[in-house]
Amino acid sequence: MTSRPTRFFALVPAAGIGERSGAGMPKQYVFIAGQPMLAHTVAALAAVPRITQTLVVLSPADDRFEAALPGCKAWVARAGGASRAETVLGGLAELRSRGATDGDWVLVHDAARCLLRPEWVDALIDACADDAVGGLLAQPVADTLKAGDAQGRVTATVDRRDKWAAQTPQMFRLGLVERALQAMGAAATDEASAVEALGLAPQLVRASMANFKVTWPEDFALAERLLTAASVPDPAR
Ligand SMILES: Nc1ccn([C@@H]2O[C@H](COP(=O)(O)OP(=O)(O)OP(=O)(O)O)[C@@H](O)[C@H]2O)c(=O)n1
Ligand SMILES: C[C@](O)(CO)[C@H](O)COP(=O)(O)O
Repeated sequence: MTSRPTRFFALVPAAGIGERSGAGMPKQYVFIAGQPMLAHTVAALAAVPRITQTLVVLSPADDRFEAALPGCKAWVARAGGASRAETVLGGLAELRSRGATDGDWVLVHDAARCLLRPEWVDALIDACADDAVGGLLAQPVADTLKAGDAQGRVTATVDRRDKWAAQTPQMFRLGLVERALQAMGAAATDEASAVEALGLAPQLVRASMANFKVTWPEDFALAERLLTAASVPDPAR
């Protein structure tokens, strides 16, 4: 019997409302460097040859996608839920309905991390494709870490030596990540925490601070500067 080649699917949860961004609209549709944020995100994933297909998971009420990303080749599912974890679970079910199976890898990547670079995705795949668990892009914490109370007063300085800031993509086999998210529910703020709750240890793969999540109003201008700089041709070439 011949075994099927390993497949890598990207799943982009894009059903959030972007409340913290203050944009007054879902932030994934805010234009940055000439395109909606979501278009940059999908383009970065499409530039990774090992990714078989990308699935974008929208809110059932989304009426912006087709006009914002005309001609987009990604699969689309209006299967988003009230939490990011529910949206990802809806996307996993959609992947199954399109033929994906337990052993396929799924790279879950936030629509809001629009500065993703294909080489970071390749580094993640290289590090995890032979791993029994999977892993995630992350960045060692470089600042001194404080715990604070509701009044904004420091309550403790936290040892940062073993702390990493989790990013996306987060890459796990479909069967494992689905079981993990079903068990943890909406409390899972990322896929890795759900997998950890099963007693497993995902691989941390260092990426870049530039792979930040556009979250606050000021993040749009920073993303604009970085994306614009990245698209300026190198005068030396
Ligand atoms: N119910 C949800 C909530 C979030 N997301 C997605 O998960 C990613 C990370 O979430 P976050 O940055 O928190 O986005 P929002 O939930 O839109 O932002 P906010 O929490 O400020 O409302 C985003 O791409 C967002 O669209 C989703 O698909 N479904
Ligand atoms: C998945 C994530 O981006 C990893 O840092 C993060 O947990 C998403 O959190 P949010 O509160 O949904 O933005």
